[in-house]
Amino acid sequence: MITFDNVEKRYPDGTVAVDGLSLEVPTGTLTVFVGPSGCGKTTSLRMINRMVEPSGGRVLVGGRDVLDEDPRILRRGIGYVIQHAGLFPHRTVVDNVATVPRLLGASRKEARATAMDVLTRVGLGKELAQRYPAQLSGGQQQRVGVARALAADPPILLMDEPFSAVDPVVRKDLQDELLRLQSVLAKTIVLVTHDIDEAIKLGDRVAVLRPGGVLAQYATPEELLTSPADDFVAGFLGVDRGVRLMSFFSSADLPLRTDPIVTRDDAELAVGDSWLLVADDDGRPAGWRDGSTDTELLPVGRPFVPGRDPLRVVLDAAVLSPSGHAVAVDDDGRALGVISGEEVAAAVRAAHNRRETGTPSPLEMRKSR
Ligand SMILES: Nc1ncnc2c1ncn2[C@@H]1O[C@H](COP(=O)(O)OP(=O)(O)OP(=O)(O)O)[C@@H](O)[C@H]1O
Repeated sequence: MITFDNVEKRYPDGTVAVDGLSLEVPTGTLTVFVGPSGCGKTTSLRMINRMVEPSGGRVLVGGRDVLDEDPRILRRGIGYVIQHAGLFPHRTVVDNVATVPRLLGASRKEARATAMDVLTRVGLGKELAQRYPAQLSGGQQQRVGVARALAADPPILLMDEPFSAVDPVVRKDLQDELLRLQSVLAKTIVLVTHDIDEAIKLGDRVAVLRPGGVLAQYATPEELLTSPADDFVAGFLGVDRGVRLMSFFSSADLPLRTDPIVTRDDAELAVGDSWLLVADDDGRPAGWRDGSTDTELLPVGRPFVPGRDPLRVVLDAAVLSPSGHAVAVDDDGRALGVISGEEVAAAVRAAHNRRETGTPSPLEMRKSR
């Protein structure tokens, strides 16, 4: 557990970077500090490993005031990842990662073995181990940065804008990778970002800070989207708050219609003006046929798997579908049924109503990461 107890940071020039911050980061969870530039995110993060010392209040790690700890010993238990990975340019990838185990007393051979193991964990193959950082892509460098922070197996990981310097596709991969690693490693992670979407995707809890280093709200992503504390938080969450909240609603119990699903042969014979979903012999959707015109099959688009994909994905599929219907498939890709955009909207309203009346719902889920 990391505890901020009424923490203040005033820099010597009088700037108040953090003002009265109190919050707890439970062990094994990921907390995100998010907010506009200059609101004190990095300062707050660095007070955990004593790179910055508070001017008031206390920061506790595992119940102990960090100011009572030897900074070197404190930092052994705290991995640190920064934006441009901060790798040593003249050391190979494997030696970059082996640095911390070496500092902790491992032999060169042991440290390298640990490094190779951690590199594999973060998705980097052996073939990259002997390269120098400049010979890697930005995303690969960032993975090495994560590997280096994990190499000593610290219980705490601090990450300052770790994925900001890479393109959106690599960024998504790195975020997914972090969530996968975290589901196995269950570290206590504090991650700083200015990107609210990243905060909502990654955080078990999100601390929204406002300029002046004041905590605006500390809540789960779902609570933030449902009940922003004030206009500042609502504004920071953006205009599509409702759509993003749909990421927390499950598609498990949606009413699916099977009658529009036909074989190719049946499709030839069909008359009428309704949409038909033509399936192949193996039951996989082949395309939509507009019953009112004798056209070629139109693309199915991205189907959804009930219970695995959230309602946000289902509504998106319906909106993009030529028929206005989303297609549900099983894990093997066989068509299970279809649902219209209107029916998805009704399911969203029902989920909202249940939430407001506090009725437990089979539709609600932990966010689909
Ligand atoms: N060493 C310093 N001396 C004086 N002021 C500082 C120092 N470091 C940071 N600040 C100020 O403290 C405030 C908070 O800075 P901090 O870096 O914590 O914000 P941030 O939310 O991480 O910003 P960004 O998203 O731009 O990185 C800012 O006004 C900044 O200018």
